[in-house]
Amino acid sequence: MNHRDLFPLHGLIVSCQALEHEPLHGGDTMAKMARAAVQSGAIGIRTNGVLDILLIKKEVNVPVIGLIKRDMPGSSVFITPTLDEVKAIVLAGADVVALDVTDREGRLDAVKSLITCAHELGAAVMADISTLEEGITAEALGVDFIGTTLSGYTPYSTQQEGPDFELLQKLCARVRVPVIAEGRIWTPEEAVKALACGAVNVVVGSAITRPQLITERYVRALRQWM
Ligand SMILES: CC(=O)N[C@H](C=O)[C@@H](O)[C@H](O)[C@H](O)COP(=O)(O)O
Repeated sequence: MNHRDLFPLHGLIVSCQALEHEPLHGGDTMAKMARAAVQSGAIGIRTNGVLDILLIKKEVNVPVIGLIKRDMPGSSVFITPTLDEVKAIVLAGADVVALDVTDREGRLDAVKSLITCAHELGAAVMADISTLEEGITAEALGVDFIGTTLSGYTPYSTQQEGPDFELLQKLCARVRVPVIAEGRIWTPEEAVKALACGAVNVVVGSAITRPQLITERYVRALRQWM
């Protein structure tokens, strides 16, 4: 199967992630989140860490995008930075490896070998980028999907509260690699707008799987009336 056919067109991918400091971290919570998402029609899951990848692969029968978030000494790169993580993600059963393909610290040469490694191990690669230029570079590097994941999370990318539709639109018009919309999508209307911009699929995380952030939005809204 061509990697690009992994996900049915225009479907929802749910990101099920809870970092160590988050209340839902640990146990099989993310696997249950994934089951709930798939039960309701999600066509893929995105998740962080070997354990959650393993448990989610056991729990659901849809492709999984795996990543490992890691702080690097002296570096701001945090999504799957080294070969060890790529290997661990594929070994745990992920179908797609999500990689940081931002242009920070001139590490694109290193990224090239991460992509080659994932492909040799039989996995697809999703490039998490933050600008149009990074998307164009990612395409040249031979990735299978490009995600707008990191827009707003590098100091030089557009900083905004909502999804970066402008980047999405420009990227979809410019590259041939399928573009996945990801980052700060909170409503079904925004998800539909992402498809209208040309995205092949939409990743929604916090709005579905981070109850502390969902609660915070309600509390903030109600406070205005207190
Ligand atoms: C920037 C970063 O670390 N993004 C992470 C990437 O995997 C996740 O924390 C996000 O939840 C995911 O991208 C989905 O986005 P949102 O939760 O906004 O729907």
